[in-house]
Parts: sequence; structure tokens; C-alpha cells
Amino acid sequence: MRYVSTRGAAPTLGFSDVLLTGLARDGGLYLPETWPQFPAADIRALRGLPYAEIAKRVMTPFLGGEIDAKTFSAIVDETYATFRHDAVCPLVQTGPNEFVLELFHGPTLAFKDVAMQLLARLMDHVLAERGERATIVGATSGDTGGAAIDAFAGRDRSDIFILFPHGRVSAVQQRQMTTSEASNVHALAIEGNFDDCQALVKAMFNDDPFRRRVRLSGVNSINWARIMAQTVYYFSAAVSLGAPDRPVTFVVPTGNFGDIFAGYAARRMGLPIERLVIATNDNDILARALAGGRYETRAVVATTSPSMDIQVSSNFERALFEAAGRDSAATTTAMEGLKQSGAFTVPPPTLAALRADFDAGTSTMAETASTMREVLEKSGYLADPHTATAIKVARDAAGSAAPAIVLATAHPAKFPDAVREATLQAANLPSWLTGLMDREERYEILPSQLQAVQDHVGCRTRAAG
Ligand SMILES: Cc1ncc(COP(=O)(O)O)c(C=O)c1O
Ligand SMILES: N[C@@H](CCOP(=O)(O)O)C(=O)O
Repeated sequence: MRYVSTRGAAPTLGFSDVLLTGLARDGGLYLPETWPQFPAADIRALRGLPYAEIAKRVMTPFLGGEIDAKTFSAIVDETYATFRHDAVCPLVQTGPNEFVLELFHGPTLAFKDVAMQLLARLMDHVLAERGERATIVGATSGDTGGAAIDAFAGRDRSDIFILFPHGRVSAVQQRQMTTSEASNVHALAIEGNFDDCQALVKAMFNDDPFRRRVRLSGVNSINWARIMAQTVYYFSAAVSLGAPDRPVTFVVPTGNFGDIFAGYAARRMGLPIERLVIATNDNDILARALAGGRYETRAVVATTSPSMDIQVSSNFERALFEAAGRDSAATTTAMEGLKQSGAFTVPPPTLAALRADFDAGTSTMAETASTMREVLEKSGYLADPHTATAIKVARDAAGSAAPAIVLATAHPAKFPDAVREATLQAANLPSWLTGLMDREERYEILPSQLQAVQDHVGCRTRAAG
């Protein structure tokens, strides 16, 4: 298994290099050269297996034989033992043909743990084998940061620097990033929004001398291994509702497009998914792009689902590349347009292919709040605002016989203020996080300037050559 860049000008890599590389050297994102195939019989055989076993079967083809089966099995078992639910990612029914897939039973209460706990262990393994260290950088609108810090805290081979938008994450999200006592953890509050943080991370990757000097590595969903790990729950959920003999629909609260792209990957691997529905909040750039064919950034609106307050949706590049028939020149042109003018037009054949692969809908803040109330009243289910965004879109799109599976991406306790305001219910942190809000915080506030961030990272990482 080799991996190619969406921009076509970076070397093809094997799995271990893709894992450590993050962004490709041409600024693109890596994708497998071909999609591994799971025939119906292999999908059927996943029914009833524990989550970790499904994970091993689904992910093994992506490793290209670079990590031996015994080591990978032990890493996967250890990863999912960190989850507080026996099913790891359980399904809960919330309506006649509607289910939520709870992805928030990991250590930091968001779906990011599913991939991040694995990524940290895989990176540790590869770095140890190579005798190397890495500087990990990540941008977060709130959840990736906490998950990454939990997963990498105390790991001897990496230092981790997480850039979050100052004052734009929930109080719980902030404490999950700023209260780690591990000396290899660095939380950086950037005076800007998530898109600024993500642009800084990408700029660090695009500065080759800096990248080499600090041995830069990334844990955002630009890293293929994140997407790979997220494909697993599409399989586990679909087979528990009858796949491959019964197609299902997935509705995904979307920001950086990583999670829904994992669903696309699962479909390309043979999982019968009837519809993949993008759910956006008021930052509806993806829904607008699919409707009108123009990807056009606007000012970010702060919402009650802050983790989706994104305009530059990184993984849309992977979807574009696929929809354009893997045309790296066309993908590069679109991305250059985005960088220069904040917009690009999707060529009609590419738009038609995107529309064949994805549907999209939007839930405004008010609609999300009333959905939270309605779901609680009718089903007794307390959804977080990101999940509720997708439930609203799922209900708008209902009508097919295929069950709708809504990805529940965060625990309501991560957003207690929005939950209380919408439902009058308290959303309490689980017992293992009691005391989080009283712990001492440690973070730096930095301007949204590349030099300032690079100086900060360069001076503190132990990986610098
Ligand atoms: C709780 C939550 N829901 C949804 C999303 C959107 O996921 P993605 O960025 O993979 O589209 C995020 C952020 O990534 C998130 O933290
Ligand atoms: N919503 C995300 C934004 C970053 O997404 P990623 O999946 O690319 O890491 C967050 O919570 O940080």
C-alpha cells in the first residue's frame, strides 16, 4: 500500500512515513493509491465482533505490512481499552428509523479519541523503531486539542504543541488542553479563530527548513491515519444494523470534513452506504458549495457548536481530488484559488460527482437548540449541540427506508452552557473528570503570527536538530 498526495508533486510514501509526515511536502493531503476492498462476505463476518477486532480487520490493509500483526493487535487492544463503554462506540435509538452512534466514550469525551488514542501509540511505536523524536503540532477548534494532549501527554519521543483560538472554545475544552501536567505538552492560545490556527500549522509544514529542523509531525485530520481509524466505526455501526444486506445512511456534523471523509472511504471500501449527509451549523460553507458550486469563505460565526466553526475545511481537498477523478492539477488550482482569494468554483463534472457522493443540510443555532429540546422530550436523549445539528439535518432529510445513523461526536458535558440554555438540563462531567475545572491552567497566549509561533515551538521542542 502506497500513499499519494492530492497535489501530485510529493513523493509517494508507505504507511509509517505517512503517519509521521502529516501534510505532504507539496502542501497536499495523502490518500491511499487504491482503496482496499471488503467483499460482502467479509463485511458480514464483522457482525458480532468486538470493536477492537473490527478495527484490526478494517485497518490492516492500510498498513501495507509495515507493522507486524501481533504488534498492531496489541496497540489496537490497548487503544480501545481506554474507552469507558464495552461497545466502544455504541448505537442508541432516538427515533423510529434514527440512531445515534456515540463516539464520545473515550478519555476526552469526543470522537477525536477514537483515532487519537491509536495515532499516539502508532507514532510512539514507529518513532521508537527508528530511534527518532518528533515535534507534533495541531490546530483545534476545541476537541482535537484535548484528545491529542491526552493521547500524547508524557510520551518520551514527542513534544506536542496545540494551537487553539483564544476565547473561542468551551470552558471544559479549554481545561482539557491547559491543565495537563506533562512537560511535553504545550497549549498555545492564539489571538485568532480556528482557521488562523490551522493556517499557522500548515505554514509551519510548508516551511521546509523549520519542518526538518524540528522534525514536524501533525495530528489533525490532514494525517491519513486519523481518517483510517475513523472508517472503523462506519463499519461497526452499519453491520450492527444489518449491513451489507441492509444499506444505511450516515449524517455527520461536519467542520474540517475528516469524519465524513472517513465515511466516504468506508463506502469506497465496499460498505453499502445509501447516503452520506454533511450537517453544518451557521458556518454553512460546505452546504453552500454543494448547492451552488462555489466554495466561498465568509467571516466565521461563533455558534453553540464551536468545534464546527470553520470556513477552511481541510479534508474537502481530499473529496475534491476524488471527485475530479484524482486530478492533482485541478485540485492544486482550486487550493491556490482558495489561498489567494478565499474562494474557488467547483468545475461542473466535479460538482456532479460530489453531489453523487454527498448530501448536505444546515441547522441554525436556534434550530439546534429546539432539536435538543425535542429529542430530550420525545426520546429522553440529551444530545450535545454538534450531535443535535446533525439530528436536525437527519430529520429534514428523512424519508428513505435506510436507517439514519447520526454521529454523536461529543458528550453534552463538554458544552454545559449551551445544553442548559436549550434544555434546562445540567450536563455533568463523568466522575473521572471531576475536579477538571479546579485544576491549575498552564498556557501561553500568542499572536496569530507565524514567526512568533515558530520561535515558541523551536525553542521548546526537544526534537530540534
Ligand atoms: C464535536 C465535534 N463535532 C463535529 C466536528 C466536525 O468534524 P470534522 O472536522 O471531522 O468534520 C468536530 C471537529 O472536528 C467536533 O469536535
Ligand atoms: N473540530 C476540530 C477541528 C480540527 O479538526 P481535525 O479533525 O482536522 O483535527 C477540533 O475540535 O479541533
